[in-house]
Amino acid sequence: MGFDIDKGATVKKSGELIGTSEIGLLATVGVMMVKVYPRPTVVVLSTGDELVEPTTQYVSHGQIRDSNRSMLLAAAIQQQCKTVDLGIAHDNEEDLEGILDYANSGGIGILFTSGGVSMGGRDFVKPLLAKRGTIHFSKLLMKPGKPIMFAEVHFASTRESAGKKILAFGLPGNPVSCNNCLVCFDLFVVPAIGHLAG
Ligand SMILES: Nc1nc2c(c(=O)[nH]1)N[C@H]1C(S)=C(S)[C@@H](COP(=O)(O)OP(=O)(O)OC[C@H]3O[C@@H](n4cnc5c(N)ncnc54)[C@H](O)[C@@H]3O)O[C@H]1N2
Ligand code: MOO
Repeated sequence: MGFDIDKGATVKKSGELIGTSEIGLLATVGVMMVKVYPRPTVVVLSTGDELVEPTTQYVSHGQIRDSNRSMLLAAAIQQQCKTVDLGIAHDNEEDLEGILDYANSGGIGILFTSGGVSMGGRDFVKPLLAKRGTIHFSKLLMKPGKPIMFAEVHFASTRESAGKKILAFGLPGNPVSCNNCLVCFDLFVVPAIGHLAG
């Protein structure tokens, strides 16, 4: 008869992800209840009047299939996050304000937007996040991906939401930069998810 684990050995440390084999390991040592952080909820939103759903068969002149959203949702799922697909917002302030209000009510941890963060007259993401929160950085010395921005949006309006905050990452719309923003995703977003996930 051998043994699986030394007496007094640490089987799991705080901060480690509990997956299938970890659940088996914990059961082996008779631990059926552990305190865990909930998986962060990530909301993904594309912005742009020119965007249509990727399922659109015939794309008219001036339209483009939304490719960033699927990519960002997949990246968030890979990081074990719960995801909410908020679709496509038009380039107007009311649509975006509505999304932030929804995020406020929905227990959301991280908001990703793509597009609308540059210098165009209808790039509303940055001014809106500035109005509703604190911008920690916008524009980085990197290319592509330069217009990326990060803000914290605080909610102090109601008793339930007081003190709550959402981490908001505004990624450039250009699919090439958004793709390269998967590098930004690894650099900036994965640590933020790790922080929220304990
Ligand atoms: N005056 C300046 N103008 C621009 C600058 C600058 O520093 N000064 N930076 C440029 C850079 S770099 C980039 S990148 C773009 C980023 O602009 P936005 O984030 O506002 O992106 P949009 O204008 O909304 O879109 C750019 C491009 O990408 C297409 N797009 C947008 N969303 C999607 C999506 N979900 N799926 C597929 N394609 C998407 C959109 O149709 C545009 O073609 O700003 C420069 N300008
Ligand atoms: O730097 Mo932009 O992010 O070229 O596409």
